[in-house]
Amino acid sequence: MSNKQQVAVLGGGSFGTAIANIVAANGHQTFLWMRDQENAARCQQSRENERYLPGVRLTEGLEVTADLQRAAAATDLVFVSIPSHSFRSVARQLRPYLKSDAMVVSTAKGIEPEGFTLMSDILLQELPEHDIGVLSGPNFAKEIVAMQHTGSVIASESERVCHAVQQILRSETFRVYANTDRGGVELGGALKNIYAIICGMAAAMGAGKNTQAMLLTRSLAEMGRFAGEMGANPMTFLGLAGVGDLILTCTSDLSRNYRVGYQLGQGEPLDAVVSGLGQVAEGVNTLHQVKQKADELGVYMPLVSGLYSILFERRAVADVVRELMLGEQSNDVEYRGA
Ligand SMILES: NC(=O)C1=CN([C@@H]2O[C@H](COP(=O)(O)OP(=O)(O)OC[C@H]3O[C@@H](n4cnc5c(N)ncnc54)[C@H](O)[C@@H]3O)[C@@H](O)[C@H]2O)C=CC1
Ligand SMILES: O=C(CO)COP(=O)(O)O
Repeated sequence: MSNKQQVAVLGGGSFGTAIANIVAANGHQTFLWMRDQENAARCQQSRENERYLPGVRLTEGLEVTADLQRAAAATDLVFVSIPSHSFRSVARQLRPYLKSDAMVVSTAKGIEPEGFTLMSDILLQELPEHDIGVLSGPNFAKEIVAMQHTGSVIASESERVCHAVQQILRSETFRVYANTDRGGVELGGALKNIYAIICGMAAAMGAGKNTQAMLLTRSLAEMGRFAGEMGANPMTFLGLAGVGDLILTCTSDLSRNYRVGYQLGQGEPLDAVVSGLGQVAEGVNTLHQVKQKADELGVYMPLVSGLYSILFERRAVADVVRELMLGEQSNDVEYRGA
């Protein structure tokens, strides 16, 4: 691989813009694709993505375009930063334009309802000739562009993809670790959104640090148990894409999922909270999908079931909490290792 690559980032939201800015700052020829022509032209001209990352200057040389063919045609690596609800349709649009050896990496943290499909599995289905991967970790877009020191994970069975992503994104403030457990890394990023909603809700209701520590730890146990059933390596959950991202999103109001939970904890109705957000909070849909899958597989997920019954079965929070606290006594550590 030569030093300078051509890279496209699909999705002009906060995360796509942050990733494109890093890549362009590293001197790679970089395109940021957004679907709306007018928005693309405005961002390209003003050098700012005013809606999603106001006040952040787009790196010199980063080209914002609504022309997918222009963005993708000669590209070595494509990052797909599209929310899960539209991920497949964009992967499909991309297919005719890719050169044969192009690599494609998902940065989305959600699950497609049909068939409980992970984003990287959508890439495998829609772009079967290409090497693919997943980028996930404790990575608030706003902190990346503020040059906070940040760690992330590239997960792929392909060494070529891991190496390329590490080289293309590495900088003094962004460090990328590799993992071959694609499914585990991807489940970590998707599942933690559910627990961020729970932690936000608990914070709004006055939970102290004891409660927060218990929630975080039991969330980790629950997500590891579920992912283990799905074939992931439980050790992945001790890494940045597991416990790292869980801590980040469950303790900060920079997380949209945490903010959704916080507003719910203040008594606001779910529909109003979600529509007022103006950005994607993947956790609400992921909750539906994980609850259904856990029931199907017979995986014990009391926190998921509790949140589900509060949000979608109108159960009172106090009743659910009492039931969780007084439920059958169980063991602390249950990891069986890799
Ligand atoms: N914002 C963050 O800090 C992080 C976000 N992520 C994940 O990245 C994914 C994207 O998130 P954000 O950029 O934050 O979302 P966002 O809500 O900031 O932006 C979403 C972008 O996707 C575009 N989009 C939606 N449907 C589209 C379609 N059919 N065709 C083309 N573009 C479409 C929207 O126009 C918008 O520009 C999510 O899965 C999220 O969980 C991952 C790590 C960090
Ligand atoms: O995934 C994220 C940080 O790693 C962003 O979380 P939210 O989608 O909850 O804002």
